[in-house]
Amino acid sequence: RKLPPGPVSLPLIGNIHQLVYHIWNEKGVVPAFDLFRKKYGDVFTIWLGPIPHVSICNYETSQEVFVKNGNKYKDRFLPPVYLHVSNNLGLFTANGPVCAEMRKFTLLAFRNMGVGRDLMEQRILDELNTRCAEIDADAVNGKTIVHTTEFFDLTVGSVINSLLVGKRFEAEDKDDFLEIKRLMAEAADLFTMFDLVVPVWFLKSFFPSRFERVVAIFEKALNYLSREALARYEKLKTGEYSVNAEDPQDFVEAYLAKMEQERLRDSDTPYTMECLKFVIGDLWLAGQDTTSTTLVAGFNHLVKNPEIVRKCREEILRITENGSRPLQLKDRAESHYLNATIAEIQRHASILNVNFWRLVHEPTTVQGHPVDSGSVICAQLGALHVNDDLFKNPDKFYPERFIENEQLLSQIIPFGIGKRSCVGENIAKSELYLMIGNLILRYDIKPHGSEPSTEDKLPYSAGKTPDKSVKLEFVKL
Ligand code: HEM
Repeated sequence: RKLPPGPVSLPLIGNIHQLVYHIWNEKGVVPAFDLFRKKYGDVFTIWLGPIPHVSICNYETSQEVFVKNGNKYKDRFLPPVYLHVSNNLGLFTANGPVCAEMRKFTLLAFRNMGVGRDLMEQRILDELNTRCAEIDADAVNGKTIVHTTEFFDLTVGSVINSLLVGKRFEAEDKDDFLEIKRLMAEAADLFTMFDLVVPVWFLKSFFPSRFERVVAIFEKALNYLSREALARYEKLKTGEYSVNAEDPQDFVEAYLAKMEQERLRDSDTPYTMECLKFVIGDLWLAGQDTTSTTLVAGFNHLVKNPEIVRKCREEILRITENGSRPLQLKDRAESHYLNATIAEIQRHASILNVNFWRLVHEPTTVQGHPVDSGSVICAQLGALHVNDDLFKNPDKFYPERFIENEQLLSQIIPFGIGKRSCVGENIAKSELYLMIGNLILRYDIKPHGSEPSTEDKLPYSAGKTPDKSVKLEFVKL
């Protein structure tokens, strides 16, 4: 078949043997993809067994394929067992018209709830203020030792929970939060590459107890995450609770209001409680760990680069009139150095070593190369963010690259690109900006003990993991 270039493949196994060898030899998935890119160009093909997998490692081609021709690539390759559990409902783990409707609704509901504007800003700042008050209360001789992963996990978890179900995690709710994290970790641990591709009938026939465990843990996590919404729905039915369609206070209220409207209009509505359960699950799972991991990775870099922090603080102090007010989203237009620093954090943190594949349903052309239906394709975000044609000396943490060439800011795509890009992009960007900027403004932050590592702790896996064991010393300025 004519496809973008790539290593010569063998029958049945394709390029799996070369892929495994290069991942081992280069010490990670991203360096292996980067090696293929250097050898075959920004668009290359790897055969994973009988399925050709096209990786795109530059921004221009990703834009051409996933934005200009985006309608052709809107279906995500979904592990069969995911589809079995989700029944094609929800946002992340679904394809087709119901998923498209949920995506449209979610983006609109977020916009109506002030995402990217002052309302969302206030939710984030309120949460940050509460957490900072805890840090200050724990200070001994002006210094508090903070376990960054625990701090950001809970802060980000609280923001997302309050947006979804109107409830932040108070100190007494920590167990509740930890239970959610535990269920998520249990599901992730149990789920392997094997479950990613194996058909459901095969799992059921040959590994029935494993299959039941995978399904049970997903269902348990979803039921736990959506219990608040289900309880509210029961109260809605008995009249104990009513929704305000004009000014919903959280996502569940917006959804229940839409559900009521739709039910009067259309008996075959996609707005059901079953679907809500998956939408909430997807928003929580896709939104909490990603943002928290980016913040942890970011502070691991920042504490190793005090000069960069000094420059950020100088800029923030100037913008906020010597810290007389918190840094706000409206300041983004002026905070060029902080923006560049956050872009560099996201380029390094680039949370996916292997991006989610999209299905190619009809024959198409990518950079002049024909690609047949039946292939899978993606913007390979990890490799794209270390492409040294664009990002010179890519291993270096160097925010100045985005000041020297402002166009680079639009060439990093940590939230993906096109019809299935991240729906939480604006929320995450607001959280990163407000949390990083205001923490730098309020505290002098140093490593507690040795400096953190900025290496990927799991370079052989699909997701990037920063050093999550780090403790930092926060000294109030
Ligand atoms: C720094 C934080 C975040 C990063 C780096 C990130 C990154 C991503 C990426 C790379 C994708 C896949 C895009 C693709 O397949 O092309 C994605 C999808 C998604 N993200 Fe995020 N995300 C972040 C935060 C969030 C937040 C805060 C939420 C929710 C509140 C969220 C919800 C989702 C959902 C629901 C999808 C699936 C969209 C769809 O399939 O249509 N993400 N995200």
